[in-house]
Amino acid sequence: MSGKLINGKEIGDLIRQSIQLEVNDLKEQGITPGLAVILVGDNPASKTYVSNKQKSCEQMGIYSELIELSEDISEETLLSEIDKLNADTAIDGILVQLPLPKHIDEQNVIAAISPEKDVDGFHPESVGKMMLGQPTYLPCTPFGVMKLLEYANIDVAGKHAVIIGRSHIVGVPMGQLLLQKDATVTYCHSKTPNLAAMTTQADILVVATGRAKMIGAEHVKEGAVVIDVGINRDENNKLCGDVDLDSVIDKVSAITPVPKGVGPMTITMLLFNTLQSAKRRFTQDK
Ligand SMILES: Nc1nc2c(c(=O)[nH]1)N[C@@H](CN(C=O)c1ccc(C(=O)N[C@@H](CCC(=O)O)C(=O)O)cc1)CN2
Repeated sequence: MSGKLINGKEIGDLIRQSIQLEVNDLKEQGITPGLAVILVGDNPASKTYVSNKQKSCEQMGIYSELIELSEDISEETLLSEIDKLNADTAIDGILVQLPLPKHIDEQNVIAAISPEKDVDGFHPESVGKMMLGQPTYLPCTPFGVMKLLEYANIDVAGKHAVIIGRSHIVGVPMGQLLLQKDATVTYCHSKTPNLAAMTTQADILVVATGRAKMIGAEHVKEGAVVIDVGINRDENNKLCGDVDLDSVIDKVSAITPVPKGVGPMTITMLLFNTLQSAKRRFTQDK
């Protein structure tokens, strides 16, 4: 039997409808949420993601500002742009599109964003709070995956979740969020020997390797839920994930496709975080 496809586009649209209602409410009270996106250089994929973020803001009536900087900009100039946005009262959320050119220290840049406007959830203060289970902005992709699981009625408590990948923006926080929902979590990565021996134990397998179609039927347990975070191009330049969907579809109980799986949720949760930040204006004004 074929596994169910978890449609991130549909689930994202549902969540966006409730965000829209809250944005409308805020606007009636004189507050327009604002997001600033900084794009350094001209990486084509980054340009597409940034343009999609802007379009999504526009559709919702969220104010958005794009700061485009050249590839050879100094770290100092980038930091001063962030300072300006930190002080700008029309801006609730600041996001620096990653990856950054190699001569810029990503961690310095992220740390310069005011934690109150860190709608990407990458600032050390946000990460620390997430680890402690305290309220904070959650990183959009793992947050989106948790929402997908919730909307698809997949209970993670007591399940064995195996995560392939240990990036700060996906793998590591993903494990933490699953742990907080009582999953038993195992991390795998490029140095894990005998990957299939680990992944075939997974009730929930989250794949974030950045390698096209790396995971096949031999890596998954019968009836597993597979979450594919990868976005790659195959030999025909078609979008594909880190999982070979055709190879695993008859073995899994549910899987996120690429496109229209995890990807659309990343921007949905960014809108959600920006809305949460805009709501702070009430408490600040009092
Ligand atoms: N500052 C950040 N940089 C990056 C993040 C991030 O969360 N914050 N994540 C990724 C890229 N990303 C958002 O920035 C992102 C990736 C993919 C999608 C998406 O909707 N994908 C679609 C396919 C889109 C396509 O045609 O290429 C899908 O999967 O259906 C949205 C956002 C790295 N950088």
